[in-house]
Amino acid sequence: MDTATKKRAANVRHLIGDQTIALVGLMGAGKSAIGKKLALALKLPFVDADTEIEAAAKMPVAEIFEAYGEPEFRRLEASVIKRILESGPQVLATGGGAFMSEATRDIIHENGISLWLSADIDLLMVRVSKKTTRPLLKNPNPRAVMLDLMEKRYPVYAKANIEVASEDLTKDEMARNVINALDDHLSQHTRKDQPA
Ligand SMILES: Nc1ncnc2c1ncn2[C@@H]1O[C@H](COP(=O)(O)OP(=O)(O)OP(=O)(O)O)[C@@H](O)[C@H]1O
Ligand SMILES: O=C(O)C1=C[C@@H](O)[C@@H](O)[C@H](O)C1
Ligand SMILES: [Mg+2]
Repeated sequence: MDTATKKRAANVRHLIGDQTIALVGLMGAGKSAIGKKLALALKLPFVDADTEIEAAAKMPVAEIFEAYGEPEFRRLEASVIKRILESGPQVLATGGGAFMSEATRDIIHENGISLWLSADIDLLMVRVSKKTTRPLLKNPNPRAVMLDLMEKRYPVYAKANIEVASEDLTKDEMARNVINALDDHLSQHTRKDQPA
């Protein structure tokens, strides 16, 4: 990390206080990959909601979908995220569908800030093609599924406090852009008379 980014990361760490930075976005947007790098740069714990859900259910996400169906997965997801948000400061990679719940959005914004990693369809499809375990994409036409999700979800993801567009950048470049965006946002929105 260059010196300027290190300084901005230290500033973000100071301004974030005990809040959670929640990454939102579609499958393949980089919530887990960039989230880990961000946490490392900010010297904060990294928590992945999907991993926590798997630990709570003692089975992989795909099996929860198969055994209990998506509505039950969503209930579990909401309760796990609620529990995670009790223990900031941290970087949280939410699951791709979590931010669609109004209750989850509210609880994220009561306990921290949300950052949307937006991306275009071609980039997402390249990224998700590396893994075949995502239950929603076990479909003869995963691109059509992804386009449908983009249409439904992008207006909701747009409610996030910050958007960072994933162009075809390396993970380190993306992490740097995320740190800069967080620093810009927090510098503008944190009251100067309030201890951060
Ligand atoms: N900027 C990047 N450059 C190159 N590869 C990337 C980048 N961001 C993410 N990736 C890769 O793309 C794949 C998907 O990323 P990741 O698993 O972080 O997505 P996600 O948003 O967590 O998706 P999901 O909602 O399915 O968990 C991973 O293999 C990851 O290493
Ligand atoms: O976009 C979604 O709805 C999902 C994304 C993943 O993170 C997992 O939470 C699960 O595969 C569902
Ligand atoms: Mg992930």
